[in-house]
Amino acid sequence: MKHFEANFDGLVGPTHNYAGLSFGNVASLNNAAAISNPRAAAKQGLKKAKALADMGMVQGMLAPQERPDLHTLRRIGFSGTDAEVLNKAAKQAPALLRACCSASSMWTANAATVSPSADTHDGKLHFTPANLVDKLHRSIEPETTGNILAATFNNSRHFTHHQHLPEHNSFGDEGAANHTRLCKNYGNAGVELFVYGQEATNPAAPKPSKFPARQTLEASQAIARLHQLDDDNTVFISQNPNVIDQGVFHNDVIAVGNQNVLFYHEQAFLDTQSKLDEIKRKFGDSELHFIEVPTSKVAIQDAVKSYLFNTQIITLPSGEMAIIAPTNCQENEAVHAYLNEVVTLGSPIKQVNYFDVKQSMQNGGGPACLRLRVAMNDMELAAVNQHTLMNDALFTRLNAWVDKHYRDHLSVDDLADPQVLIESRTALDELTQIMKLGSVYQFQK
Ligand SMILES: NCCC[C@H](NC(=O)CCC(=O)O)C(=O)O
Repeated sequence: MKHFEANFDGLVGPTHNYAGLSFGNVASLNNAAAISNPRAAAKQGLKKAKALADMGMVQGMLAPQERPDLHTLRRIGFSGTDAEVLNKAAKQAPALLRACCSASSMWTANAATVSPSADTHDGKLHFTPANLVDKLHRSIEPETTGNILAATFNNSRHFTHHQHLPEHNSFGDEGAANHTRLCKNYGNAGVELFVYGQEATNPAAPKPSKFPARQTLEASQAIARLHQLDDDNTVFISQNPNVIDQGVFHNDVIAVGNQNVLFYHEQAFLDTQSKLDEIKRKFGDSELHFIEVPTSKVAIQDAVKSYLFNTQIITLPSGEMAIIAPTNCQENEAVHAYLNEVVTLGSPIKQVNYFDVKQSMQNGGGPACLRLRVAMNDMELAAVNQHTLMNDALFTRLNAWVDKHYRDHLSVDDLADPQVLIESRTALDELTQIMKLGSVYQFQK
Protein backbone atom coordinates (compact mmCIF):
# COMPACT_ATOMS: atom_id res chain seq x y z
CA MET A 1 0.00 0.00 0.00
CA LYS A 2 1.25 3.47 -0.89
CA HIS A 3 1.14 6.34 1.60
CA PHE A 4 1.47 10.01 0.72
CA GLU A 5 0.28 13.44 1.65
CA ALA A 6 -2.45 14.98 -0.47
CA ASN A 7 -3.08 18.72 -0.57
CA PHE A 8 -6.62 20.02 -0.88
CA ASP A 9 -6.54 23.66 -1.93
CA GLY A 10 -9.39 26.09 -1.44
CA LEU A 11 -10.87 27.28 -4.68
CA VAL A 12 -11.12 31.07 -4.37
CA GLY A 13 -14.75 32.19 -4.37
CA PRO A 14 -16.26 34.83 -6.69
CA THR A 15 -16.51 37.49 -3.95
CA HIS A 16 -12.79 37.59 -3.07
CA ASN A 17 -12.32 41.11 -1.72
CA TYR A 18 -10.26 43.23 0.65
CA ALA A 19 -12.41 44.30 3.58
CA GLY A 20 -9.81 44.62 6.35
CA LEU A 21 -11.65 42.12 8.51
CA SER A 22 -8.79 40.46 10.35
CA PHE A 23 -7.43 42.45 13.28
CA GLY A 24 -3.97 41.05 14.03
CA ASN A 25 -3.38 40.09 10.38
CA VAL A 26 -1.17 42.87 9.05
CA ALA A 27 -1.79 42.28 5.33
CA SER A 28 -5.57 42.23 5.75
CA LEU A 29 -5.51 45.54 7.61
CA ASN A 30 -3.03 47.19 5.23
CA ASN A 31 -5.08 46.32 2.15
CA ALA A 32 -8.48 47.24 3.56
CA ALA A 33 -10.70 48.67 0.79
CA ALA A 34 -8.22 47.90 -2.00
CA ILE A 35 -9.76 46.67 -5.26
CA SER A 36 -9.54 42.90 -5.66
CA ASN A 37 -9.41 40.72 -8.74
CA PRO A 38 -11.37 37.53 -7.97
CA ARG A 39 -10.67 36.05 -11.40
CA ALA A 40 -6.90 36.43 -11.02
CA ALA A 41 -7.08 35.17 -7.43
CA ALA A 42 -8.86 31.98 -8.44
CA LYS A 43 -6.49 31.41 -11.36
CA GLN A 44 -3.37 31.97 -9.25
CA GLY A 45 -4.64 29.30 -6.85
CA LEU A 46 -5.51 26.88 -9.64
CA LYS A 47 -2.11 27.34 -11.21
CA LYS A 48 -0.31 26.45 -7.98
CA ALA A 49 -2.55 23.43 -7.44
CA LYS A 50 -2.01 22.21 -11.00
CA ALA A 51 1.75 22.67 -10.75
CA LEU A 52 1.82 20.41 -7.69
CA ALA A 53 -0.29 17.80 -9.49
CA ASP A 54 2.19 18.02 -12.39
CA MET A 55 5.05 17.38 -9.94
CA GLY A 56 3.39 14.06 -9.16
CA MET A 57 1.63 15.13 -5.96
CA VAL A 58 -1.94 14.13 -5.13
CA GLN A 59 -3.86 17.38 -5.31
CA GLY A 60 -7.52 18.09 -4.67
CA MET A 61 -9.73 21.17 -4.56
CA LEU A 62 -12.27 22.19 -1.93
CA ALA A 63 -15.25 24.20 -3.08
CA PRO A 64 -15.71 27.77 -1.79
CA GLN A 65 -18.60 28.93 0.39
CA GLU A 66 -21.76 30.71 -0.54
CA ARG A 67 -21.20 34.47 -0.30
CA PRO A 68 -22.85 36.89 0.22
CA ASP A 69 -24.21 34.77 3.08
CA LEU A 70 -27.90 35.71 2.93
CA HIS A 71 -28.73 33.03 5.45
CA THR A 72 -26.67 34.80 8.15
CA LEU A 73 -27.98 38.24 7.13
CA ARG A 74 -31.56 36.99 7.56
CA ARG A 75 -30.64 35.29 10.83
CA ILE A 76 -29.57 38.67 12.22
CA GLY A 77 -32.82 40.32 11.22
CA PHE A 78 -32.52 41.68 7.69
CA SER A 79 -35.65 40.76 5.77
CA GLY A 80 -37.44 41.09 2.44
CA THR A 81 -36.26 39.97 -0.97
CA ASP A 82 -32.61 39.08 -1.38
CA ALA A 83 -31.97 42.50 -2.94
CA GLU A 84 -33.72 44.21 -0.02
CA VAL A 85 -31.68 42.25 2.52
CA LEU A 86 -28.43 43.34 0.83
CA ASN A 87 -29.60 46.91 0.53
CA LYS A 88 -30.71 47.22 4.16
CA ALA A 89 -27.51 45.59 5.44
CA ALA A 90 -25.37 47.91 3.29
CA LYS A 91 -27.16 50.97 4.73
CA GLN A 92 -27.63 49.93 8.35
CA ALA A 93 -24.65 47.68 9.04
CA PRO A 94 -22.03 47.81 6.29
CA ALA A 95 -19.41 46.09 8.46
CA LEU A 96 -21.74 43.14 8.99
CA LEU A 97 -22.46 42.93 5.27
CA ARG A 98 -18.73 42.82 4.56
CA ALA A 99 -18.30 40.04 7.12
CA CYS A 100 -20.97 38.07 5.25
CA CYS A 101 -19.22 38.49 1.88
CA SER A 102 -15.66 37.35 2.51
CA ALA A 103 -14.19 34.59 0.38
CA SER A 104 -12.07 33.59 3.39
CA SER A 105 -12.91 29.89 3.07
CA MET A 106 -10.20 29.83 0.37
CA TRP A 107 -7.67 29.39 3.21
CA THR A 108 -8.34 25.73 3.77
CA ALA A 109 -5.49 25.40 6.27
CA ASN A 110 -8.17 26.88 8.52
CA ALA A 111 -10.95 24.61 7.30
CA ALA A 112 -10.22 21.76 9.69
CA THR A 113 -7.70 19.73 11.63
CA VAL A 114 -6.98 16.38 10.05
CA SER A 115 -5.44 13.30 11.66
CA PRO A 116 -4.45 10.47 9.36
CA SER A 117 -5.43 6.88 10.02
CA ALA A 118 -1.85 5.95 10.93
CA ASP A 119 -2.19 8.08 14.09
CA THR A 120 -5.73 7.35 15.28
CA HIS A 121 -6.93 4.47 17.49
CA ASP A 122 -9.73 3.37 15.20
CA GLY A 123 -7.56 3.51 12.07
CA LYS A 124 -9.79 6.09 10.38
CA LEU A 125 -8.96 9.52 9.05
CA HIS A 126 -10.49 12.16 11.33
CA PHE A 127 -11.66 15.66 10.37
CA THR A 128 -12.85 18.42 12.68
CA PRO A 129 -13.89 21.69 11.02
CA ALA A 130 -12.40 24.72 12.76
CA ASN A 131 -14.93 26.96 14.51
CA LEU A 132 -12.91 30.11 13.73
CA VAL A 133 -14.73 32.00 16.48
CA ASP A 134 -12.17 34.77 16.76
CA LYS A 135 -13.35 36.52 13.59
CA LEU A 136 -17.01 37.09 12.76
CA HIS A 137 -16.50 36.61 9.01
CA ARG A 138 -14.79 33.27 9.62
CA SER A 139 -17.12 32.04 12.37
CA ILE A 140 -19.84 31.56 9.73
CA GLU A 141 -17.75 28.98 7.83
CA PRO A 142 -17.72 25.73 9.88
CA GLU A 143 -21.14 24.30 9.09
CA THR A 144 -20.71 24.55 5.32
CA THR A 145 -17.08 23.48 5.67
CA GLY A 146 -18.39 20.32 7.31
CA ASN A 147 -20.80 19.79 4.39
CA ILE A 148 -18.04 20.29 1.82
CA LEU A 149 -15.61 17.98 3.64
CA ALA A 150 -18.30 15.32 3.96
CA ALA A 151 -19.08 15.62 0.23
CA THR A 152 -15.38 15.39 -0.64
CA PHE A 153 -14.36 12.63 1.79
CA ASN A 154 -17.65 10.83 1.48
CA ASN A 155 -17.03 7.36 2.81
CA SER A 156 -17.74 6.47 6.43
CA ARG A 157 -15.58 3.35 6.34
CA HIS A 158 -12.47 5.47 6.01
CA PHE A 159 -13.41 9.00 7.12
CA THR A 160 -14.85 10.30 10.39
CA HIS A 161 -16.27 13.81 10.38
CA HIS A 162 -16.70 15.50 13.75
CA GLN A 163 -18.76 18.56 14.50
CA HIS A 164 -16.78 21.76 15.04
CA LEU A 165 -15.97 22.59 18.68
CA PRO A 166 -18.40 24.68 20.80
CA GLU A 167 -18.58 28.25 19.54
CA HIS A 168 -16.92 30.03 22.41
CA ASN A 169 -13.55 31.72 22.84
CA SER A 170 -12.51 28.98 25.28
CA PHE A 171 -12.44 26.66 22.29
CA GLY A 172 -11.05 29.07 19.70
CA ASP A 173 -9.88 26.74 16.95
CA GLU A 174 -8.17 27.70 13.68
CA GLY A 175 -7.64 24.23 12.28
CA ALA A 176 -4.52 22.93 10.59
CA ALA A 177 -2.85 26.36 10.57
CA ASN A 178 -1.89 25.60 14.17
CA HIS A 179 -1.15 21.92 13.62
CA THR A 180 1.74 20.10 11.99
CA ARG A 181 2.54 16.45 11.79
CA LEU A 182 6.00 14.93 11.82
CA CYS A 183 6.54 11.31 10.78
CA LYS A 184 9.16 9.00 9.31
CA ASN A 185 7.02 7.92 6.39
CA TYR A 186 3.45 9.09 5.85
CA GLY A 187 2.17 5.61 6.67
CA ASN A 188 3.89 5.46 10.09
CA ALA A 189 2.31 6.82 13.25
CA GLY A 190 3.55 10.37 13.54
CA VAL A 191 3.88 13.08 16.16
CA GLU A 192 1.15 15.71 15.89
CA LEU A 193 2.20 19.18 17.03
CA PHE A 194 -0.57 21.43 18.30
CA VAL A 195 0.46 25.07 18.71
CA TYR A 196 -1.79 27.36 20.75
CA GLY A 197 -1.72 31.06 21.60
CA GLN A 198 -3.44 31.05 24.99
CA GLU A 199 -4.95 28.91 27.70
CA ALA A 200 -8.61 29.75 28.23
CA THR A 201 -8.87 28.20 31.68
CA ASN A 202 -5.56 29.55 32.99
CA PRO A 203 -5.54 33.35 32.89
CA ALA A 204 -2.02 33.39 34.39
CA ALA A 205 -0.56 31.65 31.31
CA PRO A 206 1.28 33.83 28.77
CA LYS A 207 -0.80 35.47 26.06
CA PRO A 208 -0.36 38.36 23.65
CA SER A 209 -1.28 41.87 24.75
CA LYS A 210 -1.99 43.64 21.48
CA PHE A 211 -3.45 41.14 19.02
CA PRO A 212 -5.73 38.18 19.72
CA ALA A 213 -4.49 34.63 20.22
CA ARG A 214 -6.92 32.73 18.06
CA GLN A 215 -6.12 29.18 19.18
CA THR A 216 -6.54 27.88 22.72
CA LEU A 217 -4.85 24.93 24.37
CA GLU A 218 -8.30 23.65 25.36
CA ALA A 219 -9.34 23.51 21.69
CA SER A 220 -6.18 21.66 20.69
CA GLN A 221 -6.66 19.14 23.50
CA ALA A 222 -10.29 18.58 22.51
CA ILE A 223 -9.24 17.86 18.91
CA ALA A 224 -6.61 15.37 20.11
CA ARG A 225 -9.30 13.58 22.19
CA LEU A 226 -11.81 13.55 19.33
CA HIS A 227 -9.19 12.20 16.93
CA GLN A 228 -8.22 9.42 19.35
CA LEU A 229 -4.58 10.46 19.58
CA ASP A 230 -2.27 9.30 22.35
CA ASP A 231 -0.03 11.23 24.64
CA ASP A 232 2.85 9.46 22.85
CA ASN A 233 1.99 11.03 19.53
CA THR A 234 1.01 14.56 20.51
CA VAL A 235 2.99 17.59 21.63
CA PHE A 236 1.27 20.81 22.74
CA ILE A 237 3.40 23.90 22.24
CA SER A 238 2.75 27.47 23.25
CA GLN A 239 3.28 30.04 20.55
CA ASN A 240 5.47 32.96 21.58
CA PRO A 241 2.93 35.71 22.43
CA ASN A 242 5.43 38.39 21.37
CA VAL A 243 5.35 37.21 17.79
CA ILE A 244 1.55 37.09 17.75
CA ASP A 245 1.76 40.78 18.67
CA GLN A 246 4.00 41.30 15.63
CA GLY A 247 1.47 39.83 13.21
CA VAL A 248 1.95 36.07 13.52
CA PHE A 249 -1.76 35.38 13.88
CA HIS A 250 -1.42 31.66 13.04
CA ASN A 251 1.49 29.35 13.78
CA ASP A 252 1.84 28.62 10.06
CA VAL A 253 3.15 32.17 9.63
CA ILE A 254 6.25 31.16 11.63
CA ALA A 255 6.69 27.37 11.38
CA VAL A 256 6.01 24.48 9.04
CA GLY A 257 6.84 20.79 9.18
CA ASN A 258 6.89 17.82 6.86
CA GLN A 259 7.92 14.24 7.63
CA ASN A 260 11.23 14.53 9.53
CA VAL A 261 11.73 18.27 8.97
CA LEU A 262 10.58 21.09 11.23
CA PHE A 263 11.30 24.52 9.79
CA TYR A 264 10.70 27.38 12.23
CA HIS A 265 11.88 30.76 13.40
CA GLU A 266 13.91 30.87 16.61
CA GLN A 267 11.26 33.11 18.20
CA ALA A 268 8.28 30.96 17.18
CA PHE A 269 7.63 29.10 20.44
CA LEU A 270 7.91 29.28 24.21
CA ASP A 271 10.08 26.71 26.02
CA THR A 272 11.56 25.83 22.65
CA GLN A 273 14.33 23.52 23.86
CA SER A 274 12.17 21.38 26.11
CA LYS A 275 9.54 21.11 23.38
CA LEU A 276 12.13 20.04 20.81
CA ASP A 277 13.37 17.43 23.30
CA GLU A 278 9.83 16.15 23.76
CA ILE A 279 9.37 15.93 19.97
CA LYS A 280 12.63 14.00 19.64
CA ARG A 281 11.65 11.59 22.39
CA LYS A 282 8.22 10.92 20.88
CA PHE A 283 9.52 10.75 17.31
CA GLY A 284 11.86 7.87 18.11
CA ASP A 285 15.27 6.94 16.80
CA SER A 286 15.39 8.04 13.22
CA GLU A 287 16.87 11.23 11.95
CA LEU A 288 15.01 14.47 12.60
CA HIS A 289 15.94 17.85 11.09
CA PHE A 290 15.20 20.96 13.11
CA ILE A 291 15.85 23.90 10.80
CA GLU A 292 15.82 26.92 13.09
CA VAL A 293 16.02 30.30 11.39
CA PRO A 294 17.76 32.89 13.58
CA THR A 295 16.59 36.49 13.91
CA SER A 296 20.03 37.59 12.76
CA LYS A 297 19.23 36.12 9.34
CA VAL A 298 15.50 36.78 9.09
CA ALA A 299 13.74 39.33 11.30
CA ILE A 300 10.15 38.64 12.37
CA GLN A 301 9.00 41.56 10.23
CA ASP A 302 10.57 40.00 7.14
CA ALA A 303 9.03 36.61 7.92
CA VAL A 304 5.60 38.23 8.29
CA LYS A 305 5.94 40.30 5.13
CA SER A 306 7.35 37.58 2.90
CA TYR A 307 5.61 34.52 4.44
CA LEU A 308 8.87 32.54 4.47
CA PHE A 309 7.25 29.99 6.79
CA ASN A 310 3.86 29.98 5.10
CA THR A 311 5.49 27.83 2.51
CA GLN A 312 4.60 24.26 1.77
CA ILE A 313 7.28 21.66 2.30
CA ILE A 314 6.37 18.75 0.08
CA THR A 315 7.96 15.37 -0.51
CA LEU A 316 8.33 14.82 -4.24
CA PRO A 317 7.93 11.32 -5.73
CA SER A 318 11.76 11.15 -5.85
CA GLY A 319 11.84 11.40 -2.05
CA GLU A 320 13.47 14.83 -2.10
CA MET A 321 11.66 17.73 -0.51
CA ALA A 322 10.73 21.01 -2.16
CA ILE A 323 9.60 24.31 -0.70
CA ILE A 324 6.63 25.95 -2.40
CA ALA A 325 7.04 29.65 -1.68
CA PRO A 326 5.20 32.83 -2.63
CA THR A 327 7.06 35.15 -5.05
CA ASN A 328 7.00 37.68 -2.19
CA CYS A 329 9.91 35.66 -0.74
CA GLN A 330 12.01 36.46 -3.82
CA GLU A 331 11.28 40.13 -3.37
CA ASN A 332 12.68 40.25 0.16
CA GLU A 333 16.47 40.26 0.09
CA ALA A 334 17.12 38.55 3.44
CA VAL A 335 14.47 35.92 2.86
CA HIS A 336 15.57 35.19 -0.69
CA ALA A 337 19.15 34.79 0.49
CA TYR A 338 17.98 32.43 3.21
CA LEU A 339 15.99 30.29 0.78
CA ASN A 340 19.03 30.08 -1.50
CA GLU A 341 20.99 28.83 1.50
CA VAL A 342 18.43 26.39 2.89
CA VAL A 343 18.84 23.96 -0.02
CA THR A 344 22.56 23.67 0.80
CA LEU A 345 22.20 22.76 4.48
CA GLY A 346 22.22 18.99 3.99
CA SER A 347 18.56 18.61 4.98
CA PRO A 348 16.06 16.77 2.70
CA ILE A 349 14.98 20.16 1.26
CA LYS A 350 16.62 20.37 -2.17
CA GLN A 351 14.66 22.92 -4.16
CA VAL A 352 12.46 26.00 -3.88
CA ASN A 353 9.64 26.77 -6.32
CA TYR A 354 8.02 30.19 -6.35
CA PHE A 355 4.36 30.95 -7.13
CA ASP A 356 2.53 34.21 -7.53
CA VAL A 357 -0.40 34.07 -5.11
CA LYS A 358 -0.45 37.81 -4.46
CA GLN A 359 -4.23 38.18 -4.53
CA SER A 360 -4.36 35.85 -1.53
CA MET A 361 -1.18 37.23 0.08
CA GLN A 362 -2.75 40.68 0.22
CA ASN A 363 -5.25 39.24 2.68
CA GLY A 364 -2.57 37.42 4.66
CA GLY A 365 -2.85 34.00 3.02
CA GLY A 366 0.22 32.32 1.51
CA PRO A 367 0.70 28.97 -0.25
CA ALA A 368 0.37 27.02 3.01
CA CYS A 369 -2.85 28.82 4.01
CA LEU A 370 -4.40 27.81 0.72
CA ARG A 371 -4.09 24.09 1.36
CA LEU A 372 -5.39 21.44 3.73
CA ARG A 373 -3.04 18.49 4.11
CA VAL A 374 -4.46 15.00 4.23
CA ALA A 375 -1.93 12.22 4.69
CA MET A 376 -3.53 9.08 3.33
CA ASN A 377 -3.05 5.76 1.58
CA ASP A 378 -4.24 4.66 -1.84
CA MET A 379 -7.32 2.86 -0.47
CA GLU A 380 -8.43 6.06 1.23
CA LEU A 381 -7.70 8.08 -1.88
CA ALA A 382 -9.92 5.72 -3.88
CA ALA A 383 -12.72 6.54 -1.42
CA VAL A 384 -12.41 10.31 -2.03
CA ASN A 385 -14.89 12.01 -4.38
CA GLN A 386 -12.79 11.69 -7.55
CA HIS A 387 -14.35 14.79 -9.13
CA THR A 388 -12.47 16.96 -6.64
CA LEU A 389 -9.03 15.73 -7.74
CA MET A 390 -6.82 17.93 -9.88
CA ASN A 391 -5.87 16.76 -13.36
CA ASP A 392 -5.71 18.28 -16.86
CA ALA A 393 -9.47 17.99 -17.37
CA LEU A 394 -10.47 19.56 -14.03
CA PHE A 395 -7.89 22.32 -14.47
CA THR A 396 -9.26 23.24 -17.90
CA ARG A 397 -12.83 23.00 -16.72
CA LEU A 398 -12.32 25.14 -13.61
CA ASN A 399 -10.39 27.82 -15.50
CA ALA A 400 -13.19 28.05 -18.05
CA TRP A 401 -15.71 28.18 -15.21
CA VAL A 402 -13.78 31.05 -13.57
CA ASP A 403 -13.58 32.92 -16.89
CA LYS A 404 -17.29 32.58 -17.34
CA HIS A 405 -18.44 33.67 -13.90
CA TYR A 406 -15.79 35.77 -12.11
CA ARG A 407 -15.24 39.51 -12.16
CA ASP A 408 -11.77 40.91 -12.59
CA HIS A 409 -12.50 43.90 -10.37
CA LEU A 410 -14.40 44.00 -7.10
CA SER A 411 -14.60 46.74 -4.48
CA VAL A 412 -16.24 46.46 -1.07
CA ASP A 413 -19.00 48.75 -2.34
CA ASP A 414 -19.87 46.23 -5.04
CA LEU A 415 -20.77 43.66 -2.39
CA ALA A 416 -24.28 45.07 -1.95
CA ASP A 417 -25.01 44.71 -5.67
CA PRO A 418 -27.70 42.00 -6.05
CA GLN A 419 -26.05 41.08 -9.34
CA VAL A 420 -22.97 39.88 -7.42
CA LEU A 421 -25.22 37.51 -5.44
CA ILE A 422 -26.82 36.17 -8.62
CA GLU A 423 -23.45 35.67 -10.30
CA SER A 424 -22.04 33.94 -7.26
CA ARG A 425 -24.97 31.53 -6.86
CA THR A 426 -25.01 30.71 -10.57
CA ALA A 427 -21.30 29.94 -10.44
CA LEU A 428 -21.53 27.79 -7.30
CA ASP A 429 -24.55 25.88 -8.55
CA GLU A 430 -22.57 24.94 -11.64
CA LEU A 431 -19.53 24.09 -9.52
CA THR A 432 -21.45 21.58 -7.41
CA GLN A 433 -22.27 19.80 -10.67
CA ILE A 434 -18.67 19.90 -11.92
CA MET A 435 -17.36 18.53 -8.60
CA LYS A 436 -20.42 16.31 -7.98
CA LEU A 437 -20.91 17.65 -4.48
CA GLY A 438 -24.69 17.49 -4.21
CA SER A 439 -26.49 20.33 -2.43
CA VAL A 440 -23.90 21.68 -0.01
CA TYR A 441 -25.13 25.28 0.01
CA GLN A 442 -28.09 26.86 1.82
CA PHE A 443 -29.44 28.36 -1.40
CA GLN A 444 -29.68 24.87 -2.86
CA LYS A 445 -31.79 23.47 -0.04
N1 LIG B 1 -4.55 31.39 6.95
C1 LIG B 1 -4.68 32.69 6.39
C2 LIG B 1 -5.95 33.32 6.79
C3 LIG B 1 -6.10 34.74 6.31
C4 LIG B 1 -7.43 35.30 6.71
N2 LIG B 1 -7.61 36.63 6.13
C5 LIG B 1 -8.79 37.22 6.08
O1 LIG B 1 -9.79 36.67 6.49
C6 LIG B 1 -8.86 38.62 5.50
C7 LIG B 1 -10.20 38.98 4.96
C8 LIG B 1 -10.34 40.45 4.69
O2 LIG B 1 -9.78 41.27 5.42
O3 LIG B 1 -11.05 40.82 3.71
C9 LIG B 1 -7.55 35.39 8.22
O4 LIG B 1 -7.09 36.36 8.81
O5 LIG B 1 -8.08 34.44 8.82
